[in-house]
Amino acid sequence: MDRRADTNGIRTRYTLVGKADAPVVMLSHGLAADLTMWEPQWDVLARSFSVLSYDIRGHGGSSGPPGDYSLALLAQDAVALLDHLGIGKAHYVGLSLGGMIGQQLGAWHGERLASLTLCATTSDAPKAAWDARVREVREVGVAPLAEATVDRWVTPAFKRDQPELMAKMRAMVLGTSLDGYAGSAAAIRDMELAAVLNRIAVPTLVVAGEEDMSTPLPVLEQIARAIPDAQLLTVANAAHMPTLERPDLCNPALERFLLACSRQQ
Ligand SMILES: O=C(O)CC1=CCC(=O)O1
Repeated sequence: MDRRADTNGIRTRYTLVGKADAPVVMLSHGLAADLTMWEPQWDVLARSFSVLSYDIRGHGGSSGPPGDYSLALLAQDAVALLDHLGIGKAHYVGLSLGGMIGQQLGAWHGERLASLTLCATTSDAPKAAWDARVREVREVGVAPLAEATVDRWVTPAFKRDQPELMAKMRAMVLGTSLDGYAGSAAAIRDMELAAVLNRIAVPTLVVAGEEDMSTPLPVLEQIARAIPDAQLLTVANAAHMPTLERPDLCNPALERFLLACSRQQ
């Protein structure tokens, strides 16, 4: 069931499934996606955790004002939602933009994290390319970018074999507001995360799609090397959305990691 919270100057859509009073897993999606991209994880994680999924500002059902966002602001949104729900610490799982927010949280709000999972993400973006993306979206809107966006998310084989899921993905992109897309792309453009990865002191799992062209495997390997004691999971036959494309490989590893971290708490 969709819920809403008024926090940090926006209205955030979120869902909670799973075991009340169990450790919380917070799921944060990628650019132009929404909380429903985590559907393939919900049942598995709900067996042992309270699963909090939310829409980043300007995405899905969350409001988002015009203007450039920053990763600091998007991390504040996540912390404000935890505060609103009375959650002291969460296992945070973020993909792509959600993983950038996760790195920001790990470096600056580590006391709120029980663990950190960073999927298909980066700590350093080519500024000119992302500046061009910000301008393009503000000029033409989100819809003309939709097909190229979903093409980056999955492998060609998945696109061919899963027409219904592809339709859902296109709908997620089209559900992203122009302000949410452009504001978040500006946050990606302006990110400065590489230098702060060594501040992350919570147990960390890094997940890479072997065929990801947006955030390729060497980028994730570098993140895993820079974060003390981080583990790396490489997912075969997956592009930029390994959790959606290969839940059969991601879910057992994610569940194992989160349960082990919970036992250490
Ligand atoms: O749209 C893309 O290029 C893929 C992507 C990069 C960061 C993110 O959140 O999505």
